[in-house]
Amino acid sequence: MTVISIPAGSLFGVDNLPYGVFSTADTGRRVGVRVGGSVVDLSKALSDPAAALFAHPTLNAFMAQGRDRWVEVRAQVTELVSGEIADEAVFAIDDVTMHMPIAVADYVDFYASENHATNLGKLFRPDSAALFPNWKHLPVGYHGRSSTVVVSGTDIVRPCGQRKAPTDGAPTFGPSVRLDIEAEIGFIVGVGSPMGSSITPDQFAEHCFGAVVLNDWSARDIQAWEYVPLGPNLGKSFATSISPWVVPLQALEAARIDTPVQDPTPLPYLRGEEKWGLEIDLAVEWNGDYVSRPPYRQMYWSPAQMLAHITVNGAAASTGDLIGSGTVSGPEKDQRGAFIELTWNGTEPVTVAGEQRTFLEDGDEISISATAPGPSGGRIGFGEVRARVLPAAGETRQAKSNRPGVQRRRHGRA
Ligand SMILES: O=C(O)/C=C/C(=O)CC(=O)CC(=O)O
Ligand SMILES: [Ca+2]
Ligand SMILES: [Mg+2]
Repeated sequence: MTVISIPAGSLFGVDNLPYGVFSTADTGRRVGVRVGGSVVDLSKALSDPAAALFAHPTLNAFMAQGRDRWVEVRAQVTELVSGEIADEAVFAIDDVTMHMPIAVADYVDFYASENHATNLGKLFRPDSAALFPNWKHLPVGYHGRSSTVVVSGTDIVRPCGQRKAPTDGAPTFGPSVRLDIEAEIGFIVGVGSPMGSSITPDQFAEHCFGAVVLNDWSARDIQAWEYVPLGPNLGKSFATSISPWVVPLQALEAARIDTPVQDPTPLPYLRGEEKWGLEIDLAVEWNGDYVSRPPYRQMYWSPAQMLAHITVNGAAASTGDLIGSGTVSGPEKDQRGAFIELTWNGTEPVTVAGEQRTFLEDGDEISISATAPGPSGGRIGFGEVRARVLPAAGETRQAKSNRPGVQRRRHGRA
C-alpha cells in the first residue's frame, strides 16, 4: 500500500484534485486524479459503481452524472488520497502519458476581456471605435472547431492560408507569418440542456464541471483578411490546445469574486445573484522566459453569463461543450495574453531568451499555466498547456528561407 506524500506548498494538494485521462506503457486510457507528484488511477483505487465511471478514455461519462455525483465522488476521492492506496493504482506523474481529458462536443470562444477587445479593436480597426456598440450588452463569441482541440504536448503545425495586407494588391497563399497565441481559461460543460431550453447564470454550477487552461492559436494574417463580416474561421480552426488536468469547479470556490461593474446593466437573462468572476492568475512562458502574467479577475463577462448567452436562444448544450473565455489581458503591457497586443502588431518586439521577437517562429515553445487561491489559504494549480510550433506542412527549406519575416531557424529553447 502507498501513502501519498504531498510536498508543502504543492499546487496539487487535497484542495485541488483535478481529473485527467492518462495511460502507461502497460495499460490503456482511464481517469486519474493528480495529487502532489502522483497520479491515482480512479478506476482501480475506488470501488464500483464509481470505479466503473473512470474506466473510460474520457471524463464525459462521469461529467454527465451531474453535480450531486461530482460532489459525492470528490468527497470519496478526498478521503481516498488521505489514506493508504493500493500500489498498482499510484503512478509518478513522469511515468504516465496524459491525453485529451474530454471528448469535446461544441466549442465556442468568447471575447470577454475589455482590455483585449480594446487593444484588438485599435489594431484591427484603427479608424473605428475600439469596442463595437454590442460589446457591453452581450458576450461576443464565435464558434470554433471542436475536432482540432488538442491536449498539451501536441505539436502545432504552422497553418497555411490566404492573407492580404492592406498594402498588397492581391491575396497570396502560404504559411502564416503572423502566428500568435491567446492565453485563456476554458470551461467544460458536464451536464447540458435540451434544445428549446436555456440555462440561467445562477444555474452555472449545476452545468459546469470544471476548467482548464486554453491556448487559442491564431494566425493573425489569415484572420485579418478572412474575418469580415462573419468572424474568425481558418485563422483559428487549425488548433486549440488545452491543459490535461480539469480543475473541478468546486476547487475554485475560494477564487470566486464579483466581475467588474457592468455598465450598462445587462438584460435580465444575463443577470444573476451568484459571483462568477474568478481570481485566476495566468502566466505565459515563451522559450523558457515569462513574457506575460494575465490576470483573470478583470474579465468583464463571467463564464456563467457566457453559458446563459449561448443557450438563451434554445440551442442545446452538451456534455463536453468547451467554452473559451477569450484572451485574458490585463491593463498593463506585461499582462497581455496575445503577442499581437504584447508587441503592438509587431512594432514593439519583446526580448525572449535573449532575442528580439514579435510573432512565433518555427521551433518556438509556448507554455501557459494558471493558479488560483485554494480553500484553505494556499494556492491550487491548473498545470500548463505547452506546445511547440512546427514548420508548415510540406514546406521546403528553400521556400521557408524566402518567407517574409523568417530570418533564422530556431531550435526550441536557447
Ligand atoms: O477583434 C477581432 O477582430 C478579433 C479578435 C480575436 O481574435 C480574439 C478572439 O479570438 C477572442 C478572444 O480570444 O478574446
Ligand atoms: Ca480566442
Ligand atoms: Mg483556436
